[in-house]
Amino acid sequence: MKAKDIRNIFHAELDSFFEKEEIDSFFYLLMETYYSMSRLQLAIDLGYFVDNSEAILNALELLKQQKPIQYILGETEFYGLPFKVNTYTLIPRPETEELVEWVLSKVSNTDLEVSILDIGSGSGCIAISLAKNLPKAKVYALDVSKEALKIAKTNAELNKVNVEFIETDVLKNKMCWDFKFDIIVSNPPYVREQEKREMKSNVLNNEPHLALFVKDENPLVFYKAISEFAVQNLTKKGLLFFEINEYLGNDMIALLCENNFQNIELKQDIFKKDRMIKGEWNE
Ligand SMILES: C[S@@+](CC[C@H](N)C(=O)[O-])C[C@H]1O[C@@H](n2cnc3c(N)ncnc32)[C@H](O)[C@@H]1O
Repeated sequence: MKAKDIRNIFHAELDSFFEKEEIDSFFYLLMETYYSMSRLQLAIDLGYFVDNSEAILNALELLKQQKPIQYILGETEFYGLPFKVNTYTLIPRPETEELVEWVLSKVSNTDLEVSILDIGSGSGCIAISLAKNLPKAKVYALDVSKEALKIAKTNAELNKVNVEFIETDVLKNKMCWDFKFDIIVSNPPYVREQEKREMKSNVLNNEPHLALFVKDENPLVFYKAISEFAVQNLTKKGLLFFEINEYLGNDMIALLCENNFQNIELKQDIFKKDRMIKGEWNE
């Protein structure tokens, strides 16, 4: 089958689900991954013959069933680095890249031996990107999901960084360390059950609910536990960074104030939504 015919089938079958540009980007990404045909090659000549079109037509079926392209490919890119993903790991989001950028901007010298803990590490995207950009940092990451930790460890190897991964439940287990952290960062579950109806079905039906949802009655459950942990485990001048629910910025400021954090900053993402917060520990 010619590449041109496959592209036509993609548009005919996916037109009612996706924008034209998105369909093209799926087509080019899959052609590159499965048949090593670059977008440039295909832009010059769509007449290339694809020997075994089964793989790409199977992927098309999965796209029709609203499966995210990242899960179909089993990989994605985050902060310029490759990451394996599966249905046990949240697909890393661009907003979280902004969080990583913010953390890095607060480290005055990338050669410092800072100690960092990422809580709720999922694919390992935050911890691994920080480790990659702060080569002398000692980076630790924890998650309750054994399966997510497996993928995160693979991603650390893939990106050639050392991160120590720990399996623990941050809500249940009291964690003890014999040193303090310079930076604690977390993108914990923060979507309230009541927000489910605003969510796209491809997220709702495919991404791990363990990574996404919190009960409506206690939406800051993770932030409370992690802030209390941070009070005990940050160095003087240590920093706590969170990705947050866009609707709960003021509650987050109040929570960090209650816990005596200082120099609190709430930051918006590129979509102008309250998305990140930082506090400094000065005691
Ligand atoms: C929003 S995801 C973030 C994943 C990754 N850090 C990212 O930014 O893409 C939250 C993560 O917290 C983990 N998690 C959920 N409950 C937890 C708990 N009680 N203790 C530790 N980790 C937990 C989930 O398994 C998931 O990987």
